[in-house]
Amino acid sequence: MTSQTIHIATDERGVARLTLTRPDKHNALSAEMIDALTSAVRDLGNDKTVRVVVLTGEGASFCAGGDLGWMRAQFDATRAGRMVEARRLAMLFKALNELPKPLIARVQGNAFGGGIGVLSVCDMVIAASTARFGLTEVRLGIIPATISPYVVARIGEANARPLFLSGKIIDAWQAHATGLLSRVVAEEALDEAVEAEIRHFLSASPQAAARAKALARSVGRPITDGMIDDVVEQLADAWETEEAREGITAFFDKRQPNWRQA
Ligand SMILES: C/C(=C\C(=O)SCCNC(=O)CCNC(=O)[C@H](O)C(C)(C)COP(=O)(O)OP(=O)(O)OC[C@H]1O[C@@H](n2cnc3c(N)ncnc32)[C@H](O)[C@@H]1OP(=O)(O)O)CC(=O)O
Repeated sequence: MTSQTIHIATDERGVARLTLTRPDKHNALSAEMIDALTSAVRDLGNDKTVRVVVLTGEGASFCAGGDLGWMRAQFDATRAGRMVEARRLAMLFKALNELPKPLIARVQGNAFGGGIGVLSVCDMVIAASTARFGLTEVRLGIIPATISPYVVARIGEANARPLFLSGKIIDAWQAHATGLLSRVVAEEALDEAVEAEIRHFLSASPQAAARAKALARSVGRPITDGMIDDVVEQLADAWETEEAREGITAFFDKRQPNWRQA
């Protein structure tokens, strides 16, 4: 399946490569991309010939998070409208999290905001040593909301708090230390490292792997529908503040936000 924002190619072993294809926008998650990705992930989950899914981004970044143009366009929408858009994101992370197959992320360049949400629901994250990571939402006047249950489940509260509250950008080794990344390799060794992990996953029984994955995500810190409803509301609330308007406007104006005037 191919859309303008994603590309999927499946090989004879049943390895599906799902590529984000908005390189000119650093693969930011537009509404169109979110919907295409959510529906592709559901289809791959139902396709018995698919054994492993590899997620990657075309160009200089893995994924620059939520599309800020799409977010800016919601400033004058109603709260109900923003809730619909926030839920779109939440449904993407839910679908990725519940994909009943091994999901490997191949990460180059930047993974910011929603891009870290995507990584947090992968079973294995292999990143180039040159990659950079940031939960930059608070620098834009919004919050890491729909991604928060998955990020905290993955890296723990102690690692999440400073990143959530500062939006600071960290390198691949720092991200590895939090538990976000499974492996860090030289950029030129990325494909070889992904291939090695694919072979490990292919040696597992598909039904057993699906059951094991369901166990891994439900034991310890289950993510409930109520939790998802709550984070959707929280994103919609943060999205309508003057600070969000200032932060996102400042991004496009290529200047620092002025929080005092917001
Ligand atoms: C999921 C939730 C929230 C979020 O995810 S909020 C978004 C968080 N993401 C960011 O803060 C990243 C913003 N982008 C950047 O910091 C930089 O663009 C970059 C990725 C570091 C790349 O920098 P570089 O200088 O190489 O390139 P440009 O800045 O000139 O960008 C080129 C081009 O791409 C556009 N773009 C980049 N990121 C986004 C984006 N996130 N949304 C929309 N567009 C983006 C940029 O505007 C440029 O476009 P031009 O038309 O070429 O000017 C919510 C939750 O957690 O619930």
